[in-house]
Amino acid sequence: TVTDQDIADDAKTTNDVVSYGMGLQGQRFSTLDKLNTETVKNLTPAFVLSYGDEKQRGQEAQPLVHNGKIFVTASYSRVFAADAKTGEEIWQYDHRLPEGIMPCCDVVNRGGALYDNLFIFSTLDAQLVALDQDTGKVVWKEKMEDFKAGYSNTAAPIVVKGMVITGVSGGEFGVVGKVEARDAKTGKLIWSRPTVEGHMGTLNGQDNGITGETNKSWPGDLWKTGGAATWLGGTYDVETDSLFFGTGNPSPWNSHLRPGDNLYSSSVLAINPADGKIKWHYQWTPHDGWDFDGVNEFVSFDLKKDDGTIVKAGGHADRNGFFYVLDRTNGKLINATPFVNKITWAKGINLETGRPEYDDTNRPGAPGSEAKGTSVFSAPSFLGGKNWMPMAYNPGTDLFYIPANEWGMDIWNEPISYKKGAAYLGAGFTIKPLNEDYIGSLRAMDPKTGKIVWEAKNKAPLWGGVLTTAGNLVFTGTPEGYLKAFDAKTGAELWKFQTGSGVVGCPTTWEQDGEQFVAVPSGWGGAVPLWGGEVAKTIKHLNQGGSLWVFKLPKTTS
Ligand SMILES: O=C(O)c1cc(C(=O)O)c2c(n1)C(=O)C(=O)c1cc(C(=O)O)[nH]c1-2
Repeated sequence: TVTDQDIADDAKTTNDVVSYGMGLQGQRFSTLDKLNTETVKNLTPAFVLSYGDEKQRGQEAQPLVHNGKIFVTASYSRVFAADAKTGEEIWQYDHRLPEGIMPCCDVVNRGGALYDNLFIFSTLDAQLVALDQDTGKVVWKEKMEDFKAGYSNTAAPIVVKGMVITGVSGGEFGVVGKVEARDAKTGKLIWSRPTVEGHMGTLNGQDNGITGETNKSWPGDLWKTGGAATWLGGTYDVETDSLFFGTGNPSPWNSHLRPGDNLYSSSVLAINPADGKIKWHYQWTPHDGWDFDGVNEFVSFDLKKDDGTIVKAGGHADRNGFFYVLDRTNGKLINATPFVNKITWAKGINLETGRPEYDDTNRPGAPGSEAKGTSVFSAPSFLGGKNWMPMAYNPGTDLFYIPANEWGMDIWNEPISYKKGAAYLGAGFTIKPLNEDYIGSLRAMDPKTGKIVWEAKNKAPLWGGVLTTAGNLVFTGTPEGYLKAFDAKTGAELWKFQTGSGVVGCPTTWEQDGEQFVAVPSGWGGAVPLWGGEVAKTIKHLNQGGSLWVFKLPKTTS
């Protein structure tokens, strides 16, 4: 069974991976170094587990490993458990999905959480399900929200102090985002914290204070359908005892309908795990008008200053194209620098005020009663300088490794009114590449200077998570089907393997019986083929799939 201590130690222990992010801070760093810049050439396939079925859509999960078993979620709310060494399947769970689910951006799932004898994950019909690790049988199942109102779940939950904590998806349907904490052993709700200003939180079944102040940053009734979905889940930092949850776009996209900052959309919230109260927030894109969801992971790390002092910081690469370093004790902005080459919506982030310096001519115009508003060309595109795929931080190189994309979009606004369970955008768009030869670029970012130290370009947009190790390696996948390993210091490509379908999952690593393993799901999908506009056309030859690839460094060559 998995204990709170096992989870707290996850980033340090090498024989298992029991949490999303490979440690709750989300650094995706492994201390293993048998596999390194010298030995990676000997990394060989150990097994491949096929997910079978016709359900071959985006496979975005991060596998978990415990007690000789590997657990991985798959598209359409499925889970597989296999022997971590041989790949022999132990059980498979197929969640029965009702007609009419409304995930915006493919039928993905990003992973589960291990606790006690449970594997806990969230489903496309907005439920949380806990399975027995040995049998795959349902132990408890709780409905988080009404899928008919546009709610769904795609995020991997985390477990903190015996509570399973996660968010909801549905920002394109005018839902109200929230973070929920439940007893991990029973599924019973402990607290709930809505992420749109004006809504009431709860603790142990009692009212627990309104989020913000009603109508302070939202006009009229718009906060009632204000979005700010928490669709990527969160991270946790034990040193400040804070949960960090990002929030998505305000609804609808047409910003002219909602003058104000529209708190707490496109923000990060530091939440007290004891009662679900917000300690501080930082808003990446106040009054967002470009669908710059701020959900991307907030990764706690020690910022080493030149004078030798260490700042308890957090790093975040936003969809809006800026990389931010905040003081994680209070949410104060330390630095914000572009990690993509072209940003049109803001000239920069003012380090005094902490707010963007908008280019007002780059906000799509207000529609008349029927006409569409003025269209503008904006970069990044709404799919972001970086989307959901998690970056990694290596405390050895002191670098963040960001899976970035260079693209822009034509975007315009259209009239819209709210209807339950219908898309609530009020905008139209076409994504366009900015360069002939590449969209994706894996970038090594120095958080102290905000400088890009190296980059590795990729023709298709990068859509997979990143892993870094003490062996000075960085792993990530490509839609073209490769899992690749790079030198963490120079960016030199050292190894690659063709998995047969696009890699948009999260690689992970562990050690078993003296051998180091690397696992990654393969299966092309996610938002790009659905929403990628002109980009989607150029990559429609990429094949779908659905499998878990596991590699190892054989004993004889380590
Ligand atoms: O606002 C939301 O609730 C919401 C949810 C999701 C999701 O759950 O996958 C995505 C998005 N938004 C989104 O904006 C987006 O670009 C996106 C990409 C993906 C993906 O898995 O490829 N999901 C989502």
